[in-house]
This record gives sequence, structure tokens and C-alpha cells, in this order.
Amino acid sequence: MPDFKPIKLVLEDGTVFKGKSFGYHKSVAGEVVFNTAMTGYPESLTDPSYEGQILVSTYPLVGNYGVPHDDKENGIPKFYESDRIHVSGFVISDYSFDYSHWNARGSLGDWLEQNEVPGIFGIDTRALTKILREKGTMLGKIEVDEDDIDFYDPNKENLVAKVSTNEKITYGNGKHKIGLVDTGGKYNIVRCLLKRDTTVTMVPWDYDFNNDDFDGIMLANGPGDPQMCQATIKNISKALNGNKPIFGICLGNQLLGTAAGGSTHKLKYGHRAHNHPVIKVGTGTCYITSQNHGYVLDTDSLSDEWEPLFVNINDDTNEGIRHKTKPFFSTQFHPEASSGPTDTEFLFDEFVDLIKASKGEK
Ligand SMILES: NC(=O)CC[C@H](N)C(=O)O
Repeated sequence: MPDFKPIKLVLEDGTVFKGKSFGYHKSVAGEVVFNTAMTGYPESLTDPSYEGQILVSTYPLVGNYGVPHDDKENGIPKFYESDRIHVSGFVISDYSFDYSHWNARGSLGDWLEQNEVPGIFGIDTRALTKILREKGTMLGKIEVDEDDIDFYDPNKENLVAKVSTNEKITYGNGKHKIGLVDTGGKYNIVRCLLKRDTTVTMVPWDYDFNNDDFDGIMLANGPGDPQMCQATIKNISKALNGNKPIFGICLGNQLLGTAAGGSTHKLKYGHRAHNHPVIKVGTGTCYITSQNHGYVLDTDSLSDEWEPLFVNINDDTNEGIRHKTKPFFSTQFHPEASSGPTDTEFLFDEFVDLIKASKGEK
């Protein structure tokens, strides 16, 4: 085994975890969050919602299936959620030096190195997670050699502006025209829409989509504090006066709720997993969902025109909302999965059905 350089993770409360470096050997600071999923590191690492965050995997064995090919389909990578790694650093327990998978093109360590993102292995990530669960999400820094860098709070910045597209980009040429507000959206949202006879036009986070002739508006996921996206919230508020279908995911749920007059707050340590159970309100139906968020919408803050659509049965937090009379709805979880269970992908069908109904089609 080669000699891996020492590297450490320092938490805001002074706790230090010493590990070994297996990615790009540099110091970084960010917000430390944990995900309990057992698979899906290529998708998570490229999810723009992780911008500014140091990601901890509670599942110990990581890297065993390498990283996938970067083949493209419809102009986007087939197996990644964006064009680069967005996490600031990756913290794991056991690194698999050997990888094997039909679709592997290289190792996780080499991929981190190419993207200049540090990786630490040899850390008891379950002990680390217990601290984060007890004290809540904390700032942290990964330090190499004798470095002593400052802590950095990504939520004080407009991270959405950093990760959003700067120009309109159109994918596919299906029947229904979707305006996708790119607050840091994952490519699987585009893939799920394109599978359903749509043309998807991705627009910048602060673009006023109300003047375009879209058939429906898709509000994407994205990083940071939703209250940083006032320009998006303003445009959504305008759209709420009309009748075009709107579907929001994760940050999209928080932005739709805020535009509807609601408020948001930060959870103690967030939901990042493949197994969050949510109940559809008014039914006994439970879905197992993929999640990655730190903020949450306050259901009680919504006006009477809105109602909760899903609720998390672990902690009773909001998992989605819908307008009582207009075709507007959103989910806090990820129906596009990637990674995680695909049980709620049918919500994309429901969105397209709303579009058809609003156009007078069957
Ligand atoms: N995946 C997301 O869209 C995350 C939304 C928001 N940044 C949060 O942490 O709550």
C-alpha cells in the first residue's frame, strides 16, 4: 500500500479527527454534513446542493465501485448530476483501493485529485456523525501539513448564483415546453423530464421566466439558505398570479413556499439519506425517499390557499406543499432520486398531466 499523507478534520467545537489523504492534498473549510446512504457517491459528489459542504459518509466502505464513465446523452453526462464535483471535501472510513464495476472508468481517489477536492479516509465517521447529531451541523476544516486556515460558513453566501447557469440552455425537443429554473439543479431532473415528451430550457436562477411561453415551470434543488434567492422568489411570486403548472423539488419546495408567504428554518443536522419515510397527507401511503437538505419549510406559515402535501414521519417536518386550487406543488425530497429510491418518480407524470390539463389536452 502506498504511503498516504496525513490530513485532519477540525470541527468548530475543537474536535480533531486524524486521517489519511486520498484525494487532492490541500486544506479547505466548509460546513460538515453527513449522509447515511450506502451507495451513490458519484451522484452525491456532483450534486450542486453540496456546494460549500464537507460531506461525511456514515457507510464505512467507499470507493469499491470506482467512478462511472462520462458519456453524454442529450447533451448531459449519463451518470453524473452536474459537470464537476461540488463538495468541498469527502470524509470516509475505509477507502477501497481496488474498485470493480462494469461502468467504472477510474478510481474515486483519482477523480477527487483531478477535481482538486481533498478526501480523507481512516476516520471513524460513525463517531463523527454522533457528534454532529448531538451538537448539530458544524463548520469544519480539512487541514494538511502545518496549515491553519479559517472556518468558513457557506450559508452566508449566495451559493446558488455560484452554481447556476449564466445562459439559457435547451435540451430535447419534446411536446411540452418546460422552463427549468437552475438554482443548482441535478441532471436527473432534466432526464426525468425529457423521458416525458418535453423540451427543457434551463434558465439562470434570477431570470424572469414569466415572459417566456413555457407550458410549465420546474423549480430545481440547490445549495445554501433559500432566503439568499430573493430574485427567484420574486419571479415565483409573479407566476403564482397565473395558472401555469409549477413543480418544485427540495430548494424548489422552500422557494415556492417562501413565495407563497411562508418561512423556512435550518434543521439541527438535516436530512441526507436514501431512506426518509414520508406520508402523503390525507392518505395512509408512505414512500421511501432520497433526501439532501439542511433547511425546511414551516408548514404552519403558509396561507390558507396552500396545504401540506407530504410529511416526514421521522420528525414531522414538511415534505411538500400544494395549492388548493391551482396546479402548483412541490416536494422537499428528491423524486428524481439519483441516487436513491425511485418510488416517487411518478410525480413527474403528475406534473406533465397538469400541463396537459392546462393546455386542454387529455
Ligand atoms: N437539495 C437541496 O435542494 C437543498 C436545499 C437547501 N440548500 C437545503 O439545504 O435545505
